[in-house]
Amino acid sequence: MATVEPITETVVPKLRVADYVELTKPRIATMALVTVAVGFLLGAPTAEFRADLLVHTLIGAGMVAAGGSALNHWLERRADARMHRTANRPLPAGRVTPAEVVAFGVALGVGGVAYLALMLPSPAAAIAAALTGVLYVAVYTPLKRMTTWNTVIGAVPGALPPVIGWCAARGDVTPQVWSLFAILFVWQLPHFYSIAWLYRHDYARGGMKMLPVLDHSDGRLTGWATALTCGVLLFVTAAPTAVGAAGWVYLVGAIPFAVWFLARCVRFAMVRNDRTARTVLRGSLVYLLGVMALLVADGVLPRYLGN
Ligand code: HEM
Ligand SMILES: CC(C)=CCC/C(C)=C/CC/C(C)=C/COP(=O)(O)OP(=O)(O)O
Repeated sequence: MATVEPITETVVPKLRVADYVELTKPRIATMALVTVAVGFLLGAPTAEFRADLLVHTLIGAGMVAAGGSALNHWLERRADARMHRTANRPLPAGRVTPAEVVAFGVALGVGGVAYLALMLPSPAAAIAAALTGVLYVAVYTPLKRMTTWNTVIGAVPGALPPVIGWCAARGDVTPQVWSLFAILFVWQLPHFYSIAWLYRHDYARGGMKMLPVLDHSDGRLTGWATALTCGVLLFVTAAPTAVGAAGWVYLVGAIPFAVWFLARCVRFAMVRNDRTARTVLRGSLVYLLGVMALLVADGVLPRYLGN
């Protein structure tokens, strides 16, 4: 009688690329890199535009953004397990180990800063990127569980990417770049307050001190915080023209985007439901892409087209 050989399987741990990609928050990182590129393009002196430096900047800043996000996943693995939106992330779902994520995050973050320092003529962009990463991971992330002000503080690293691009192109910081910083800084408040309202029950479960979790007025405070900060954004949208980083074509194109976005925020403040909140979230992304495109079209293209 023939004996049946027992089937022995060699278990080879599978590197799941999709999980590592998810750890880098690729959509947020891509949008942040758009703002890095716009900062670079606006900051670059015409005569010395260097496409190679732009590519190095995007690689290095992309590594820092990706590493920071991985470390944010690691720091929030327990809270993420309690929230529906994040429970299936690679760490709470057990598809990667905490040690792997720390190694991945530190390697990308440190590697990205080193890459910028080595590949660019000035250390300014590497310093700005290191500051961005540290503020995001070591200041903003722990503050999410401590104070509602976390969003305002988190908006600082979120607004630094155009400064990284500007530093990479010029090697220094000049006043015009702060108009880009200001747009990004203020933009994040309506962008996130609507999201925070959308996921308010989740954030409460995760112990995150977001505005709607502490808002005892049935979301009215969060709604009007969204509309008010978007109202401020309408004025800040004019800053690049006011400081000479862009011209009138930008302004005439950007103000309608800001008014359109504000209308969505006011609608959300008046009628708070998942649909109006998502309209603000989508509106925020359209506003940002529109304004970034206009900055390039008005502030940058004419320089290279010889006008
Ligand atoms: C205080 C700062 C910020 C916070 C707390 C925040 C938080 C979030 C959250 C939780 C989502 C997911 C919404 C969902 O799953 O429905 C989201 C979406 C998004 N955010 Fe932000 N964000 C901030 C700043 C930024 C910045 C600086 C950028 C890039 C410039 C950005 C770009 C995006 C994009 C592109 C999406 C849509 C893609 C996606 O759903 O993953 N955010 N944001
Ligand atoms: C070097 C470089 C370009 C850095 C990029 C910096 C950057 C885009 C920071 C994003 C800011 C931010 C608070 C994002 C998401 O919130 P969250 O992490 O709290 O979202 P979650 O609730 O989904 O975890």
